[in-house]
Amino acid sequence: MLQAYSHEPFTDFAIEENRSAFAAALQKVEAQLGADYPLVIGGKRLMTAETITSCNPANKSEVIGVVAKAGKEQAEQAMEAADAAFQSWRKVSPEERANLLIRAAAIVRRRKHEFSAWLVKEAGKPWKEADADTAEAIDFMEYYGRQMIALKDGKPVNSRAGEHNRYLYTPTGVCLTISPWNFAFAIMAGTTVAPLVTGNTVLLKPASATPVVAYKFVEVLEEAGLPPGVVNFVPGSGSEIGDYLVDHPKTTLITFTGSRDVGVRLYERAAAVQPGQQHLKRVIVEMGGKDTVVVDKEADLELAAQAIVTSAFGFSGQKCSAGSRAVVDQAVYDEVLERVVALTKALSVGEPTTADVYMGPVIDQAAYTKIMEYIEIGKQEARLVAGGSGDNADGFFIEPTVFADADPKARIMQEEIFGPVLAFSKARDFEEALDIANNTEYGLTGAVITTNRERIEQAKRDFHVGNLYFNRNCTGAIVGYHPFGGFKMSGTDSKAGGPDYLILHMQAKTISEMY
Ligand SMILES: NC(=O)c1ccc[n+]([C@@H]2O[C@H](COP(=O)([O-])OP(=O)(O)OC[C@H]3O[C@@H](n4cnc5c(N)ncnc54)[C@H](O)[C@@H]3O)[C@@H](O)[C@H]2O)c1
Ligand SMILES: N[C@@H](CCC=O)C(=O)O
Repeated sequence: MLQAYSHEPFTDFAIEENRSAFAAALQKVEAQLGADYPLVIGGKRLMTAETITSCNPANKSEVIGVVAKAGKEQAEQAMEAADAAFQSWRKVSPEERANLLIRAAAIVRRRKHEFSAWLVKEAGKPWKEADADTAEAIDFMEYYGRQMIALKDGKPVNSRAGEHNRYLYTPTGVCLTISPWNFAFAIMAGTTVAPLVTGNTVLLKPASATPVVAYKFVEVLEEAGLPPGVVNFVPGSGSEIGDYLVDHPKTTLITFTGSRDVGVRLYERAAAVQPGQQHLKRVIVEMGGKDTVVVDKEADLELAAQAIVTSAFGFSGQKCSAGSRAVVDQAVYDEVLERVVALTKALSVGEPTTADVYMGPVIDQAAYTKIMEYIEIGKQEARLVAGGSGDNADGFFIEPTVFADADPKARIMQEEIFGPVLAFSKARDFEEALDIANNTEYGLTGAVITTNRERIEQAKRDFHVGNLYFNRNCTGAIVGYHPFGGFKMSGTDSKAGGPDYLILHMQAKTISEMY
């Protein structure tokens, strides 16, 4: 019998033994850099002429791996393999499918620092962020495994004399998983194992910036006993095979995590019924955020400053949950701003392989260019009070940047920058602060810092976000504790890591038998 779920503990890097274990894992990974990684289709390895070169964002010239790139032909082969494998996988018992996840979690746990080291090298994550990403991947497997066991007999319904009724959950078919680079392990793994454990087969298309860690995860699933064809590894261009597989008449379920524009496009395309398609596609889309930390005049101001800085600059602001807006009551605005600027100036930026570096690089040249453009926009729209510079000579490094006195409707207050850029707006009172917090098209996360109970209740009612936190940062949701997903244009609010998530991957079947 499985123990009750509790989340994977984070590594304490203040302990010397943990630091040296992590440094050893980094060395181990560094010795493996530059290798080739094939597609995995129906359990077979396949190298392609066209490839994706995954590079270290902290050191552009360092190749992490060269990964096969699926075109339409390979995407079709993968679809055929997944469709064929579905016929047997759907009959495997829920317990057996759950056990596969529990075994995979155990394998990752034994190699935890090694996986985190891949994230440091491939995604530019500082140690703590990489460790949290790996812990979350383990959590998704442990949590969804248990959730599937809890759902294996469906839900109770009424029966009558001579009539036995059941309400069961059944898989849908072939699922297309499209994952982002920013939680290159956790979200990629979570959105692969949720369809898997519910009895679907999967086409995994990871982000092109981080395909190596995804390949390593497919190896783990195989080691844990994954049958051929149940998960097919098909990295490739979003616009080429992404569109092809989204449109494919055999795709039954799409689980996408990424930007607003790609998510909306995919949502619209998936609605179109293709020739030969005999079902409507299910679509889970989890998209961007423009998240706010609200500070009330009655608040612990040091806590407020810490929460703002952690929310804005953890992993260089490259989280959908990043608190890129601080909205502060005018009575305490100057003091909070001053504390935030002081904390921001003390943050270290550098090579993420170095222990204790707070911020590494942003992911690539395109992200660097976009963020630096937003910093220029910010200089026109508001008052630069910290940071503002970047250096892309060797890697893509940008200083943590703070703008003060931004108009709530300014572009830097409205558009997702996805980098280390924080904007401050002043609010007349708490009421106006909540209005500003709600004034974007997004509704993902938010935090309120206050000691006033009435205002806590007011925010619970009126702050319109999927994940609302009080007296803490607005990032760092934990699987099984803080189910994650947003309102409005942040997505379908599917709540990854929550009790309603797996059901979205299944169809409920009513069975009524007379006897
Ligand atoms: N809400 C959440 O849970 C959540 C979590 C993580 C990231 N995000 C969001 O993700 C974004 C950052 O990630 P990103 O840069 O990887 O996003 P992205 O939209 O550029 O890419 C996401 C995935 O979609 C693929 N893709 C691109 N074009 C496609 C197409 N036409 N058809 C199908 N697939 C296509 C990409 O290759 C990648 O695998 C941010 O907006 C962030 O807020 C949201
Ligand atoms: N679940 C993560 C964010 C995922 C998106 O980037 C958090 O809560 O910080």
